[in-house]
Amino acid sequence: MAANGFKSFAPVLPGLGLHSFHNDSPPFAGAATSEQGEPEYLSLESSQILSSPSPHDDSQLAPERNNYMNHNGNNHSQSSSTHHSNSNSNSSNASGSRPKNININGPIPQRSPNDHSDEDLSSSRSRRLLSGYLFGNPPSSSEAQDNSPRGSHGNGNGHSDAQGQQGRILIRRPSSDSEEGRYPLPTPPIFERDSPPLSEAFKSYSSPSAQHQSSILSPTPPEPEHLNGISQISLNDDPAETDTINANSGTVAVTNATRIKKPDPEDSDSRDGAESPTEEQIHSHEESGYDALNGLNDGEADLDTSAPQATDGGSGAYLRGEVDYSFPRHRLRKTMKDESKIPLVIVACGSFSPPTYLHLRMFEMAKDEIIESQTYEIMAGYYSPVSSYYKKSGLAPANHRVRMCELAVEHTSTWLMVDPWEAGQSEYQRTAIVLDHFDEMLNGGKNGEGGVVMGDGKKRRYKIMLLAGGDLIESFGEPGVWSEPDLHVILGRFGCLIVERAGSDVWAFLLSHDILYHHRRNVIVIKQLIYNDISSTKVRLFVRRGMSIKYLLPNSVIQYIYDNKLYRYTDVKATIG
Ligand SMILES: Nc1ncnc2c1ncn2[C@@H]1O[C@H](COP(=O)(O)OP(=O)(O)OP(=O)(O)O)[C@@H](O)[C@H]1O
Ligand SMILES: O=C(O)c1ccc[n+]([C@@H]2O[C@H](COP(=O)([O-])O)[C@@H](O)[C@H]2O)c1
Repeated sequence: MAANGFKSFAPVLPGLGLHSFHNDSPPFAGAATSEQGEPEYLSLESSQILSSPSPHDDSQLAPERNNYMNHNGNNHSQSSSTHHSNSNSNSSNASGSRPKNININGPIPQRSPNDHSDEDLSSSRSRRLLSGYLFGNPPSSSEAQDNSPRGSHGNGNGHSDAQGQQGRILIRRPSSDSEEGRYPLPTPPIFERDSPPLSEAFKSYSSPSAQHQSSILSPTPPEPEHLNGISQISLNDDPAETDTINANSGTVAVTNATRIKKPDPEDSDSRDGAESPTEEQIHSHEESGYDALNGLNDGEADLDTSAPQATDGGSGAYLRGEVDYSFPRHRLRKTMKDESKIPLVIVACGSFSPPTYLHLRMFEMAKDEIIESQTYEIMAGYYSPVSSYYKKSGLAPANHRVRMCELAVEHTSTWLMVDPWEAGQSEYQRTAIVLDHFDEMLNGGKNGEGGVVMGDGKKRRYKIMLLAGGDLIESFGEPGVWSEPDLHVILGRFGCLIVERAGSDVWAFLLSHDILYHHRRNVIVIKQLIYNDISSTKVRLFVRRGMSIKYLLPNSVIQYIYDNKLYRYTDVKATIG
């Protein structure tokens, strides 16, 4: 990150004399054909890993990045006996009231050449995609089919087995029944009630029920002068049905006019008890002098009433330490439409300070790519906002970023959710740890889903892939930022969907980076057919300058920024929230 707060991109190893490949003719065209064969494994011996000095010793971190992370000593440094150990994250719960779910022990077993984990090569899977290349080599259906909680490689303990999944992070599973209730389902309220008025209005349309939908179509048409938009048929963005315009579903986006309708005590139209914003509320916003952020009188069409809403927990309460963590599942698909495919969950880690339309588009671009590949079936997508301990300039407190992400997806998507776990941890969690948390929640036995239920009653593991922009991927090459073993976990055991970003040359970087290249078949590069370079940094700057940020992010998020006076004054360092 440059001193001015704008991203600086990692150089693409100019020393190697690599030239930039045009995106239409990437260097790996045909790389996954059967002729290609298996790439040699990198000589990443466990012993080497264990004994080599940690690339994440604080002393070795690049100063800027070092600044980002509050390492608490052990966070990045691997101890001599436990490579992925994060003893603080496991045992240092003393300071935090929230439960620590993760306990990472033991060395990373060396990968055996016979290991058939996700990054293994399949000669037939490669295909040129419309907007990118799939390097990925998913496991065959039979490999993917799996009854054990952690797959056939599991040893029953939730730990990696003798076949040695390289870099597997070990999570301590609850070992006794007494731990079973670790994630009790809290009772509603759905979300914290200190939401901004606009989102209160959204809540009134939050029920996915048909009855509810009919309540949206108010029998009394709004007065004409309030109409600045027309009802429109929304698309059903269920990833499984993306090619179907759901014109028959009766799903209708609500106009602004309906949204700001005055509450009518006579109104029999009961909307789950939620209230529309009063005129007083509207005026108080108009009068508070921050017009550039005031989206109240603008159209808000992002009300997908078919989107399932969370009913089993509240991230706000969790982040305040009031309730136990519960993994959001309300949009997670539990069964597959096409069982010949691999069930895929996409996870985006990042600051999201604030989340923008680009962050939403990233998932849609990924969805198109996945559908085109015909290999995976998307089961859900998750945002995992980083915690406040990631010391990055401009980072709003974690509770705000989580809530903004929730607002961004609540009524704009039917398949995206926000997992507050990472944000709620009492110290910084590396991305590999975060992905392992998702693995535990989705594929783990006791508190997790245990995989996807197939037609024959058997379970299949969810494949989890990290969704990231080209700039984030290029940071893999910045010395001291990521640990190499972590990269093997992220790219090998999980996988990456990389969205091109203007200013970063993903293709050249893929070629230049040893570990990325090694796992290239578990990496999917997504070409941005319509370039979108909305940056959170610039959004924050616009807010500070009192400039409009409308159409850069959802109105609900704009409203939240406005109501909570975020980003107005200075790019302050994160405060723990
Ligand atoms: N314009 C973009 N194109 C592609 N990917 C992007 C773009 N903006 C952000 N991303 C990706 O979104 C994820 C979350 O990023 P982050 O929240 O840091 O957004 P950002 O806009 O880069 O933020 P900031 O400006 O605060 O650094 C990262 O993987 C990042 O690479
Ligand atoms: O795991 C790591 O070692 C690691 C190193 C650098 C960055 N990350 C993650 O990358 C994400 C975005 O980082 P940034 O700096 O681009 O905002 C955020 O989720 C970080 O936790 C993760």
